Parts: sequence; structure tokens; C-alpha cells
Amino acid sequence: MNASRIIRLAFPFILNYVVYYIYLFTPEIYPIMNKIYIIGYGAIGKVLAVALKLNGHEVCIIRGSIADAPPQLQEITVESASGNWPSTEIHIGSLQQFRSLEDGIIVLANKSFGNARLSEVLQSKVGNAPIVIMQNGLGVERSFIEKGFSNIYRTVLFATSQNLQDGLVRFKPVAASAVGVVKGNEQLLNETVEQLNTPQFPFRAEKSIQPVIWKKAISNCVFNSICPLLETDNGIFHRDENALALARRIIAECVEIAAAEGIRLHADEVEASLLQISRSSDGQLISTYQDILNKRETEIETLNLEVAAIAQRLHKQHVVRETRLLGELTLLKSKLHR
Ligand SMILES: NC(=O)C1=CN([C@@H]2O[C@H](COP(=O)(O)OP(=O)(O)OC[C@H]3O[C@@H](n4cnc5c(N)ncnc54)[C@H](OP(=O)(O)O)[C@@H]3O)[C@@H](O)[C@H]2O)C=CC1
Ligand SMILES: CC(C)(CO)C(=O)C(=O)O
Repeated sequence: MNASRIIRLAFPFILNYVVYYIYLFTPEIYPIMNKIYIIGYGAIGKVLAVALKLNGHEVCIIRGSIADAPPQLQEITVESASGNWPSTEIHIGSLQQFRSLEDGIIVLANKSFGNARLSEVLQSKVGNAPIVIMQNGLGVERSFIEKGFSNIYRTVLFATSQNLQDGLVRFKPVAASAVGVVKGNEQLLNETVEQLNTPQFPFRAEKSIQPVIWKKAISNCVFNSICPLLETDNGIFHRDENALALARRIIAECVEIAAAEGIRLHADEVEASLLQISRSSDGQLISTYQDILNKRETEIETLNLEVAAIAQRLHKQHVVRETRLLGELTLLKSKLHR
């Protein structure tokens, strides 16, 4: 065999290696992910930060609503049914402090109504680093897609967390929270999940995230409107047949819109999941009700009102009359209280 034939035969293998090494060592193509930046010093952000730090990760919480918060160390304690986790010091900073976040995973644990502004600020700092959106609702990833972020992942949380005091949070994990690809690839998804997953706050990769997003969002359309309007806790649906009957009407409407979007869900499975959440968070107030009581903006626009907007786009607004009305009432109640 002559030399040129050997080179010709070997060429595909050499090319493979070259591409592989460029892939591995070029941060523009393959993010480094040494650190975890959590945006939002709220109930979820604090617990996630503590769980990750306890498992040896370098983690920093970045304030979501405050642009110029001075860097500080804050001790956070997490209360859980199996006992308190060791109190842990967490670095808190602000976006102004960081020129680039390209060496990490960026977790959005802020309220979704902050996404439009945050996506603008993050645009020049993120590069190809994965963004993990850890919020309830539909369409919460829109501003990141529109601005051309390259790796967008979406989590559906199966856990509840509640702020008790500034450095004290109560956490209840129910199951491993699902993470799936909105834009990106499965390999980066798996590596991102591997980084985020801890025994205290478990995550799992989900290949088909859209049905999971819709199922949880429909439950939230029920909880986040009916509970604040009735001024009651999440347990109402397993305690009261009439409340459950109302929930069924909202579920039926939303399941029809999900189907029109190509997401097949059965009303019965959504109801079963709603009842499970209602039982496991009996006595707890849903975030929207807490937000109204604390005179804060709510996420209702990415729940009932987003389902209504999707229905309108599909010329099916007649299908979601009750879902929309409850959403509008919740929005009005929130505005009247602020
Ligand atoms: N708590 C729970 O049990 C669950 C929560 N979720 C979802 O997780 C997400 C976080 O919830 P949770 O931690 O409970 O919420 P919190 O209200 O406790 O905290 C949310 C954080 O969002 C940030 N924020 C508020 N307004 C803005 C704004 N305008 N711009 C940017 N950031 C803002 C604030 O961060 P900072 O103080 O740094 O400014 C705030 O602390 C929500 O989308 C929620 O729906 C889902 C399931 C369960
Ligand atoms: C419905 C519930 C309680 C489930 O985690 C939730 O999503 C929330 O608190 O916002």
C-alpha cells in the first residue's frame, strides 16, 4: 500500500479526532460548566444553592430583581421533614458583578415575569452556557428563544419550598424534578442534569418535556387562580367536592388546548396529579396567593392567561372561557391589592 492510499484511508479517522478535540476544548462550542449561577434569591434558589454546595459545587446566587446588590455571604438553613440540613454559607451577588457567566450553568429560579429583562442583560454574558429555566408556566422560555440563546433547558419542579425567614427555608421534595431540552442537545442535557442532581434536591433528564410542562401548568392554572380567589390553601381540592368540580372544568378546557397544540393528556391523569399535589401541600398557600398577600406581581400571565392567549392564536378562545375568566379575576385581584 502506498503512502497516499494510507493517508486517504486514515483521513476520516483523523478528521474524527480533530473534530472531537475541537468539540471538547473549545468553550464556544462546548461549555465548561465549572460553576452554578442561580438567579433569584427566593425559596427555590436558596434550597438549590444549599443542596449543591453541600455536594461540593461552586455556587453563587445572583439577585434577580436587584442589579447592584453588594457581594455578600449569607448563611442559609433548610428545614425538611427528615431534619434540618447543615447551615451553609452561600455567596450572593448581582449580575453587574459578572462580566461573563460562560464558565457555568445558569439556573433561572426567579419569577418568570422577570425573564424579558433578564434575557436582555444575560445576552452578552452567557455564550453557549446552558440556561436552565426552573419556573412554572407556559412560554416562560420565549424571550430566551427570541434572543437566540443557544442552550435552553426547562425544568418542571416536583418539590415545594417556602421562605420562613431571610435565611430559613422549608423544603419538601416530592419526586425528582424533570429537565428537558427546549433548545440544545441531549448530551448537554444529561451533563447539566448530572451537575444539578443531588440526593437532597433530585433532578432527572426527561426526553419528552412538553407533556410534563403542560400537565404541571394545567394544575397550576387551577391552584394559582382558584386558591387566591377563594383565599384558601392548596388542600381545598381534596377536601371539597365543589372545588374539585370547578377544577375539573378548568382541566377539561386546558386539556383541549393542549391537544390542539399536539400534547395528548387525559383529564383523569391531570386530575390525579392535582389531587396528589393538593394532599401533599395541604395547608400550604400557593405562590400566587402569597404574592397577592405580599403585594407582589404574580405569574398568572404565564398560566391561565397564557393558555387563553394560545387558544386565541388557535382560534379556540371559546374553549377556555372559564380558564381565562379566573385568570383575569386573579390578575385584577393582584392589581387591586398592590
Ligand atoms: N416555591 C415552590 O414551591 C415552587 C416554585 N416554583 C417556581 O419556581 C420559581 C421560583 O419560585 P420561588 O423561589 O418560590 O419564588 P420566590 O418568590 O420565593 O422568589 C423568586 C425570586 O424571583 C426574583 N424576582 C422577583 N421579581 C423579579 C423581577 N421582576 N425580575 C427578576 N427577578 C425577580 C427575586 O429574586 P431576588 O430576591 O434575587 O431579586 C425573588 O426572590 C417560580 O417560577 C415558581 O413558580 C415551582 C414549583 C414549586
Ligand atoms: C402546585 C405547587 C405547590 C407544586 O409544587 C407549585 O407549583 C407552587 O408552589 O408554585
